[in-house]
Amino acid sequence: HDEEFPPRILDHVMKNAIKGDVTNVIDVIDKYCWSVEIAMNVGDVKGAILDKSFLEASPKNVLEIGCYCGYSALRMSRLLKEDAKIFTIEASSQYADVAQEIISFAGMEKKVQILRGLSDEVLPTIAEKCGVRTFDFVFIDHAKELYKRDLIMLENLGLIRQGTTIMADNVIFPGCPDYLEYVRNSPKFECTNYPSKLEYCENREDAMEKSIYLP
Ligand SMILES: O=C(NCCO)c1cc(-c2ccc(F)cc2)cc(O)c1O
Ligand SMILES: [Mg+2]
Repeated sequence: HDEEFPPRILDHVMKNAIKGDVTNVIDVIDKYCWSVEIAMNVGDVKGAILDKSFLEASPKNVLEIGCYCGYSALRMSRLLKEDAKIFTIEASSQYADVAQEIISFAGMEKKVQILRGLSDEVLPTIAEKCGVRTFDFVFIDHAKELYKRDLIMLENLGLIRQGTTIMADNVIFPGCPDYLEYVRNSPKFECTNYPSKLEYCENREDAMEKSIYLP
């Protein structure tokens, strides 16, 4: 991926979006990615699917694995209820730096906390560090080969509870076949697939997978 995208999108947002207006920041990012250069944000089309599941869950404690430039954290933050919070794990310090700037520019720094590090290093201590027992909503959008490992980790650490909603991006492209096989064959998850398109593309298939945890 183009390592120079994050600083360019940050610069574009600072120059073209309205400070403190989270909806405008989201729109400015989407317009840039449709017109100037594609980036690996969940995007507006799959973002609307995320929004709908997020509102249905109406979560208090939200976990995101894979923050990138903060786009999906912003989408969820604008739908958060009073005293709800988003914790988002990001392994790349370059991405985390840009995400922090964009989230702060949008005025959401109190609702979104970026946890820097590898997911398997952050997850074991996240409950005590963040004062959370279990998460009500989880959005998985990081390295596709780590989705299954990290879901199993969430289960083993008791970080998800009866009814937790887990949304996974890119289950078609780039794809996470072992994750899909795991959740769809497990009696502990009720799965729903949402066919869509790869972000900012009209002719490449992708999908989101919703899995409700029912241990
Ligand atoms: O790697 C991804 N995320 C983790 C790092 O932030 C990612 C990649 C792609 C993608 C890949 C290759 C291509 F050709 C087009 C898109 C898309 C996504 O939605 C993603 O989340
Ligand atoms: Mg993605």
